[in-house]
Amino acid sequence: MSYLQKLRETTPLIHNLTNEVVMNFTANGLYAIGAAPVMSKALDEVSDMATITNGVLLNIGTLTSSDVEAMFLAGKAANKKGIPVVLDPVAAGATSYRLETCHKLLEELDITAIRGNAGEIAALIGDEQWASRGVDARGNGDVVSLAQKAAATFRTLIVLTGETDVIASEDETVVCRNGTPLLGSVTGTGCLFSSVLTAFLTLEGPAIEKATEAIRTYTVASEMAAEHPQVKGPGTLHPYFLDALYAITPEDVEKRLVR
Ligand SMILES: Nc1ncnc2c1ncn2[C@@H]1O[C@H](COP(=O)(O)OP(=O)(O)O)[C@@H](O)[C@H]1O
Ligand SMILES: Cc1ncsc1CCOP(=O)(O)O
Repeated sequence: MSYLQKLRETTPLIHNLTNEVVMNFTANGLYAIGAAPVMSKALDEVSDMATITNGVLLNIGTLTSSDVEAMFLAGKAANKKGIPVVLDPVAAGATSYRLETCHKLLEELDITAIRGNAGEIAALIGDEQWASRGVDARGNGDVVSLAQKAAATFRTLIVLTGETDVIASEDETVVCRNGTPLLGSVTGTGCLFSSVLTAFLTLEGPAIEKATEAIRTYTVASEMAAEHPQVKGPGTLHPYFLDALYAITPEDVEKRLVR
C-alpha cells in the first residue's frame, strides 16, 4: 500500500505552529490530502497539544518571541512523545533573529526533517552561493551537494525544494523533478508542503521513502491542477491545487513521475 493510502486511512493530526500568511491554506491543504490540522501557539496549551497530535510543524515565517517559546515547548513535548518534528526555516537568511532561532531549535530539539528552499538551506549552513530575497531563493548552485552538506551538518533529513527537489539523509539522496513553476506565484505552497511532509512522516517506514512520496504526490498534484483548462494563473491554481491534492491517486503519481 502507498504511503498516500496509509495517510488517508490514518488521518494524522498535525499541530502547526506556523505563520499568519499561510494558516488557512495549510489547514485546507492538509484536509485535502487526507490529514487533519490544528493550529495553536498559546504557551498555556502547546505542550498539552502533543497528547492528541501525531506530528508537529515549526514554521518561523512570522515569528515573535512568544512563538519561539511556544516552538520549544511544543518541540520538547513532541520529542518526549516520539512524534516527528519538522522545521521550516522560512527566510532564515533574511535576519540574524531568524537564523539564530533556527540554530537554537536545531541544537535543543530532535528535528526529524528540515524543509526549505535552496536559499534557506544555504543560510542554515552559511553557504554564500545562494541568497534569499525575503521568503524566496535567489541564485544558483549545486542543490544536490547543498542538501547533502546540510544533512551531514545537522544529521537530519533535508528536503530542499525548488525547480529540482532534493531529499538527502546522511547516506542517501533522492532527486525529484516534477511540479509547476506556477507554485512559486502562490504564497504558502512551500509552507503547506512542510505540513504535508510532517503528515507523511507520521507513518511507519523509512523517512527518506515517506519524504520522497510526499514531494512526488504534492508536485504531481500541482501539475494536474496547472493543466486544468480553467486554470489561468495563480488565482485559479489555488482552488484547483486543493482539488488535485484531494483527488490524486498513487497511479497518477506513478504515471507522471519524471525519472
Ligand atoms: N520552478 C519550479 N518548477 C516546478 N516546481 C517548483 C518550482 N519552484 C518551486 N516548485 C515546487 O513548489 C513547491 C514549493 O517549493 P518552494 O517554492 O521551493 O518553497 P518556498 O515557498 O518555501 O520557497 C515545491 O513542491 C516545489 O517542488
Ligand atoms: C510571504 C511570507 N512572509 C512571511 S511568511 C510568508 C509566507 C511564505 O510562504 P511560502 O514560503 O510557502 O511561499
